[in-house]
Amino acid sequence: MSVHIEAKAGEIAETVLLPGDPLRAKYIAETFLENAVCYNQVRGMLGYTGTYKGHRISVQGTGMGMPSAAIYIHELINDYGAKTLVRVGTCGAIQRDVKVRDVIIAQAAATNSAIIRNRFPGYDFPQIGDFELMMKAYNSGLKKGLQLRVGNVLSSDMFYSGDQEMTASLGAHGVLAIEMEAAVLYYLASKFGVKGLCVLTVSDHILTGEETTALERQTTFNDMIEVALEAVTV
Ligand SMILES: O=P(O)(O)O[C@H]1O[C@H](CO)[C@@H](O)[C@H]1O
Ligand SMILES: O=c1cc[nH]c(=O)[nH]1
Repeated sequence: MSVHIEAKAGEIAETVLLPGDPLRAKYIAETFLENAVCYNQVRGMLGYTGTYKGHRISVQGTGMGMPSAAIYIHELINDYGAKTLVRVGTCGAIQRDVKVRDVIIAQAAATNSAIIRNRFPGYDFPQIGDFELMMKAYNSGLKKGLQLRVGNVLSSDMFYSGDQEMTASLGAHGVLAIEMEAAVLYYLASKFGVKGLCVLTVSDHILTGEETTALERQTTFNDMIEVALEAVTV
């Protein structure tokens, strides 16, 4: 048992998928995992362990934003021995040629968060995904016939930043989309020497205003989930 997770020792797998939304965790467990058992209900931040193609996998909601995600990622690694953590999240696109429902692999994550800046004052620490996991995710997407996008995303502390100038500037520098957790996953994976990757589905388009419904966000991002599951099991 850790401060925010009530699982007993051994109830969480070494490989954990990390959706922000706890109901996406429930959906993934019920749809993709065999014999899934719920190990956490503390704060409604649902966590499950089951098997996918014979491999033991957990899926743990992390909430929204880096402070919340950092709590779950820290405890999964330090209290439960997680070694491979893959975020399966949603994001808003900031490139015209990135479409709603596209799947993005976050090769790296820029951030406006102070969490990492405060650790290395005066330095820019690059938050990057694990290369081997990224390769496996990319190849599994190719096999499925998906046109995956791979590139930089912004992990923002603010969902409603309203800063159109900064969004345009990030877009002009090739950033594909904005979300709120990848950077801290990559930072903590580096800090604790484990593997981290973030796979995202574009849930809305920040430039055009196109969006998906909450129910779609919760349930229909199967391509992303399969890409993540294949990446951790091949
Ligand atoms: O759908 P999830 O995984 O929560 O990810 C995105 O959605 C939330 C904002 O609506 C933030 O957590 C953001 O990163
Ligand atoms: O963080 C997020 C997630 C989805 N869409 C956005 O615009 N931002």
